[in-house]
Amino acid sequence: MANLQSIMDHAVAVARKAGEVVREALSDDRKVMMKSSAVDLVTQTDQKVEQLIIQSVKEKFPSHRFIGEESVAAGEACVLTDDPTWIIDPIDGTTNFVHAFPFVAISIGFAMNKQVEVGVVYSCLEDKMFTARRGKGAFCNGEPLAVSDQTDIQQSIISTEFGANRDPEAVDKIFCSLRNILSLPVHGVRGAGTAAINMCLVASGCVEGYYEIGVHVWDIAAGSLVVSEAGGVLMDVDGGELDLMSRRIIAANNRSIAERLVKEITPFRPPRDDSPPQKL
Ligand SMILES: O=P(O)(O)O[C@H]1[C@H](O)[C@@H](O)[C@H](O)[C@H](O)[C@@H]1O
Ligand SMILES: [Mg+2]
Ligand SMILES: [Mg+2]
Repeated sequence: MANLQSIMDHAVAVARKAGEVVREALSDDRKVMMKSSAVDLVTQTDQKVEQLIIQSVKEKFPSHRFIGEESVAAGEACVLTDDPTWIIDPIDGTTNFVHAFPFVAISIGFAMNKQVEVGVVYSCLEDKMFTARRGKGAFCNGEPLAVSDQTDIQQSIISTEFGANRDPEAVDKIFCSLRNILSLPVHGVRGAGTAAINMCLVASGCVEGYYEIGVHVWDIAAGSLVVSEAGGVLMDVDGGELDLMSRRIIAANNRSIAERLVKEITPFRPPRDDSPPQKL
């Protein structure tokens, strides 16, 4: 049986170390490479930070498994089993990092029996360490977090992202949802450029709801626990149960805001994270 406190301590320590690497790299030349498309970016820092995290976890927890964004991009399988698994996004907000737009996170989730037990999101340019353990609350730099108590969507801020999908049909649906929500009207629509930080903003009580279609399990694993432990709710964009591998999420302060978002979102289904790779 894994000791969850030692896992949390290790996740926090390695996230802090990773944050230092990211901050130092901001002053260097950032060589940008493309992944699935011209707007899906990766840098050597993403790869270096993922290796740093995986190596350090392997030394301490040799039997644990990993799902890491850059390892999956390099061809590793993206499968969530019942085994203890670290779910890592070394830089959440790579586009922000490339442009020095100041919201960049290291996201580390730890799951057992397919359930996230520990979530650590380090917003490393703000130096905010968000932590959560299932059943034990959510914190930022050690201070307890609580979601907003707003139930009226018209008095709310909603955050979302456009993602990296430029397929015209998907873009039309993304804009349709955005138009519906903006016209409710809501107080505002925001986007930090990182799923993990958007979710921590919900957990902190300054954003009522976040939704996105196109995210990956490494973007949302840690943040989802931070939101639920701060008192928030998680669901699929169609109102069903959140499925971490489905690439769709609503994270909100309460059920009434989440269900109101469901009514306004035009859903679509990107290929699942655990779908077999497409043969070319
Ligand atoms: O690739 P990284 O790890 O930077 O993460 C993604 C963001 O977290 C998404 O919300 C966002 O919409 C983008 O798709 C972005 O790629
Ligand atoms: Mg990410
Ligand atoms: Mg990333």
